[in-house]
Amino acid sequence: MVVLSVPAEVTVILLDIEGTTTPIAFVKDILFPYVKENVEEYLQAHWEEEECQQDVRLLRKQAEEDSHLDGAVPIPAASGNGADDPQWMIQAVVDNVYWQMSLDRKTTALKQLQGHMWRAAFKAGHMKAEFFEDVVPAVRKWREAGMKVYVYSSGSVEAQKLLFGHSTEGDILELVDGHFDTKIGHKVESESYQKIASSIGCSTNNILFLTDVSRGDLPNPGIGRTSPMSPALAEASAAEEAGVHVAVVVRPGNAGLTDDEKTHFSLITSFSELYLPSST
Ligand SMILES: CSCCC(=O)C(=O)COP(=O)(O)O
Ligand SMILES: [Mg+2]
Repeated sequence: MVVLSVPAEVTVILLDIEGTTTPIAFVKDILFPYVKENVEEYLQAHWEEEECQQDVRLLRKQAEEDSHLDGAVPIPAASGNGADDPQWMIQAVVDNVYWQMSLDRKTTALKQLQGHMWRAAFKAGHMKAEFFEDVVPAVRKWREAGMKVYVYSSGSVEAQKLLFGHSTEGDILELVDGHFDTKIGHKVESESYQKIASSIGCSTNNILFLTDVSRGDLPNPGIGRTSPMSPALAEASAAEEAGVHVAVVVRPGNAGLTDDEKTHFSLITSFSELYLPSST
């Protein structure tokens, strides 16, 4: 078995979700289709609720920021006098959500709405989040060895908690010391990792970030800056730029790596391949 020695200065393990703790297939074949299939019905049912209106306001703000992008789908401004036709507005939001999802955008606005939609499905027991089998035993071991374990995903903190709280392994939320999402900054921006370190109260070099690299993804993640790299590779590089240690997790279903990527990044195929000097 390959073993990757964790540097002695590391006290925090920061986990990506999709492609790292959880199969990409679960996200792409279960979570995302649920949103596409139910978004219109969800908006119809919850339109008058404050939470839903907040989601729509955030999506509209994002749509304004996106107006310069090719094929962007606008959400008309609300008149504020209650005279807007809700059906027309709902259709615009549905079209915008479909457009964003077709590009696998990681905007805070889209992720917030998705999280709210998944809540009902998880709480009703209609969905359970899949985790790779090595994840839970390894995280338990790391915590026993004194490591702190945090999650940093583009999925909203609420969605992250739903996944960890309703998993095929049971409720494993207690295994996580804290959660970060794009509200702290996007995953392709190195400042996000500095902010995470400050928020945890450690230095960036005390953190080991485990993430996937999925090259089949879009050339433009649509999240703040255009990157010629895949979104996840940009994540790994942004973390490195901030002084964070990075290991790329190679999982079934993840896209392949180039030779350059294989050479540049430390690779693991299972969390059990991480060797903690302190846990001997
Ligand atoms: C945690 S919610 C479901 C996954 C999701 O929406 C997503 O965008 C995952 O991105 P990640 O940063 O975990 O690769
Ligand atoms: Mg990922």
